[in-house]
Amino acid sequence: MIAIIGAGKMGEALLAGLLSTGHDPADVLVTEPRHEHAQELRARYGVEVVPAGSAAERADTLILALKPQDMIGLLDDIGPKLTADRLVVSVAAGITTSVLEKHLSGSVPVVRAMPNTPALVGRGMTAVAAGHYAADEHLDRAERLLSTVGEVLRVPERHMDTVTALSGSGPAYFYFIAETMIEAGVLMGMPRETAEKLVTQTIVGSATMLRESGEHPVVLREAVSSPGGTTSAAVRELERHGVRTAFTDAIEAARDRSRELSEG
Ligand SMILES: NC(=O)C1=CN([C@@H]2O[C@H](COP(=O)(O)OP(=O)(O)OC[C@H]3O[C@@H](n4cnc5c(N)ncnc54)[C@H](OP(=O)(O)O)[C@@H]3O)[C@@H](O)[C@H]2O)C=CC1
Ligand SMILES: O=C(O)[C@@H]1CCC=N1
Repeated sequence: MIAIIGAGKMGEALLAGLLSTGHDPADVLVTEPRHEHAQELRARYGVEVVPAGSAAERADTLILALKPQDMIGLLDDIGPKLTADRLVVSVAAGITTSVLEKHLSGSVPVVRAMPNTPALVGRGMTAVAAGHYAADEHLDRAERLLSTVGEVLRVPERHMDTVTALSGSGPAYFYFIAETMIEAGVLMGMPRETAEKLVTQTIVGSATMLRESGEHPVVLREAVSSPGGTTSAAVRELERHGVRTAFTDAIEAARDRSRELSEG
């Protein structure tokens, strides 16, 4: 039995992903404090919504998808119910396995994971790192579970804050670029629907090419940049406005915020 504790944006994306890839709703418990949302989850997914204490007693794998700020309170509640034969998978940004372990009793195995919302469409990217008591079998179990909603990579825990800044928050950067490009098209008089279609398919096509060609992004960008042409003119403006530095600084800020979240 799997329990998802906290079915907000990420928890629900994982829930939907797991069910759409063949997990039986009867094997999935969900904890969600807001009554209305709990009713929606029952109706939409056919899962049982139970209090956290009951999920902790019944599930062998618990996925904790609460806000980092709510995590310690929850762990203090359910910790005493968890034994070393369970697996706790936390997707919370910043919260280290040692913080999680400190609030659990004994030697409960903990895996820290960082998924992203494309899990909802089976195209997620998740990184996982093992805590002190998690053996390979626990990492395997977490990996099997999360690979139903996309790709999974094992990383040393010291990289998890950078993972969070790159792939955890990453979808938001691409949506931000998409939004900006669409608005630019609209500004130039193009119907919104046309701009949305052009931009969305350009992002999908570019991402597919990046993955399938195995080429470095610079090589792919050069192939778009005809001598004396439009792309070079555009890229010069991006460089002039410091977009590269802005991205690097943004990703560093996300990494730093992730570190801060572990401090409470
Ligand atoms: N969103 C994303 O793209 C990603 C998020 N994450 C991580 O996932 C976690 C959740 O983030 P996100 O989904 O964005 O946030 P949300 O606020 O959407 O989700 C948090 C959910 O937890 C519920 N909740 C609060 N307290 C409890 C409790 N005691 N027991 C059970 N459920 C509780 C909230 O209910 P209510 O609304 O009623 O308070 C809400 O549904 C965070 O730790 C975040 O770092 C990781 C990767 C990507
Ligand atoms: O914004 C956040 O804090 C979470 C973690 C990664 C993506 N969303």
